Amino acid sequence: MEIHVSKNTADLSKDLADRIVTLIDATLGKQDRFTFVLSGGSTPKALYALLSESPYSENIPWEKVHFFWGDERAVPFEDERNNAKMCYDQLLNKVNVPAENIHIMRTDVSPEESAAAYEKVLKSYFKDGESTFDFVLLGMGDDGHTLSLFPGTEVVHESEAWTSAFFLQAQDMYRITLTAPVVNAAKYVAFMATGAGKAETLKSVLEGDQNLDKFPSQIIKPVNGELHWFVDEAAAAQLS
Ligand SMILES: O=C(O)[C@H](O)[C@@H](O)[C@H](O)[C@H](O)COP(=O)(O)O
Repeated sequence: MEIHVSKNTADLSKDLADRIVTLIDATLGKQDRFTFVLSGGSTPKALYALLSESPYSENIPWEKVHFFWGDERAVPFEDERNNAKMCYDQLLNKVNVPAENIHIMRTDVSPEESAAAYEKVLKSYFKDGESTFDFVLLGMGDDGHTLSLFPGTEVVHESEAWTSAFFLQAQDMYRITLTAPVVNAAKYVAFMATGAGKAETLKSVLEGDQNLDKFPSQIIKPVNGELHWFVDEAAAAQLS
């Protein structure tokens, strides 16, 4: 595992954007597509905005990049809380990604149907025995959740299914999420965490004892892939 500390969100986003371009280049030297899992939440907005602008927008062969989501809030696409909408607003509407490369978690069908349909999409995508995604971007909540793997929820321990849908009482909302096994099969996983509000949790997640029910982010450990944490100085303040 590698921890990259930047001064602030802007520097962190630039560092990560540079690494993403390098990773896309290197990967496309060996294969003809790059699979990229987007994260919701507010932290990645600056990164997405950057990727949508010059020079990044010109240095990425968008027609070869295939987008997926780590999790979704089961609200209509038009709702400001919808993770897919945020990613379209910040990035996907601004670059030339073919529509067929973009795989949202649907919210116009029941959450269970959506999760089942997404698992089918993934299984047909990765049917040739490739590992799963080339790049997975993740966020971490102040409470230690990642994806929609929230503290104390059963889905944290899912070991078979690639996707899951469940009602999240605390937010009075259904969630659709990738599970830990599919993310842990990825080649490169990058967490982004910024701000003083995450410092204590980050210390527990990275340096504390394992407690998956309290800190679900700890379950993310790629089996053969790389794990990177991109954090700002405020979030890293309590790390030893
Ligand atoms: O739908 C979601 O809520 C996200 O995908 C979630 O897992 C997010 O990454 C964290 O909550 C961090 O969110 P912030 O970046 O807003 O702190």
